Amino acid sequence: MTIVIEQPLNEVGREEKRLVSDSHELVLDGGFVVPEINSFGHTFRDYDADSERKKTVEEFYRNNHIHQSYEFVKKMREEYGKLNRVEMSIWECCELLNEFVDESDPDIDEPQIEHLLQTAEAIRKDYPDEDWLHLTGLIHDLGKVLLHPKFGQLPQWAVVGDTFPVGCAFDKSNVHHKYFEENPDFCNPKYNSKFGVYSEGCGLDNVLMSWGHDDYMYLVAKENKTTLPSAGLFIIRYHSFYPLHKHGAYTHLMNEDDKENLKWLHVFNKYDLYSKSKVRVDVEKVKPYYLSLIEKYFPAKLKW
Ligand SMILES: O[C@H]1[C@H](O)[C@@H](O)[C@H](O)[C@@H](O)[C@H]1O
Ligand SMILES: [Fe+2]
Ligand SMILES: [Fe+2]
Repeated sequence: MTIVIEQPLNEVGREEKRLVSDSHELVLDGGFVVPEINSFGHTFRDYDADSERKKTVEEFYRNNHIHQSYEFVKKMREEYGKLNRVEMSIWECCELLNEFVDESDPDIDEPQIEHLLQTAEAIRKDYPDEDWLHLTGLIHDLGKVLLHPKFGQLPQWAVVGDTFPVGCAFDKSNVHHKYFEENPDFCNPKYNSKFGVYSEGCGLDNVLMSWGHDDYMYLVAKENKTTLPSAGLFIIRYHSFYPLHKHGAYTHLMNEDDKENLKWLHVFNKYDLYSKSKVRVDVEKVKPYYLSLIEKYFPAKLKW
């Protein structure tokens, strides 16, 4: 039996009908199904579950939290902000992601191109008219090409995983928080207070985030003059910032624009997280649609 639950208008003013079926799956009105468990039989983002991914993921966060310091992030942003490594189209770049598996992720061990298409296709089902959001889904993790030799072959800890501000105290809601104790900034009074080098409401644009695929892809999209709306750029830049969008930490650094854009990030996150599965998308079938979106919002070749 399926029960229809009428929901009030959600944050972005869209009526959402939820269907709760016997299998305890949540079905949004466009047909995307939010599963209760991941491919490994656990709830999503369970970093303590005894799964085959647990050790790899924890070791990943140990390295990530030790090495992502204020100095490191500044250096990487300057270096990669030059965008002088490669010229390539968005689609070519998607194909490069075929070889990589994300070591920070407890929910998926499929090649990353699958995840890009799974996310985009899930959004497309529920938001058929928001083509910018489909494309945002497709490219949100494209910055993971930093793992590729052509892009500097950075270690996983400098590319994937949740992100967090550097230059102020590391919030307790960060996963595996204890590993920050070995970060050089942890005991530095310049960087370890609530505000650190920032001030109340300064805006996320003025906050240095741990270096990785989010900020890199944001820089690439912006500098190559994408016509995506600001909510799309915000999603790309902060989708891994779980301490903020899941736990509400660091909100004292946000300004009014950030608060507006956060609404769309909440919508997006559902599809980014819960579309992770072993079900593969037929790449050749959906490729023409995504090529048309890329052409609409990006130049043919981008500087990376
Ligand atoms: O492990 C995942 C993965 O690296 C995602 O791409 C990132 O956006 C998430 O925040 C993280 O938890
Ligand atoms: Fe990501
Ligand atoms: Fe993702």
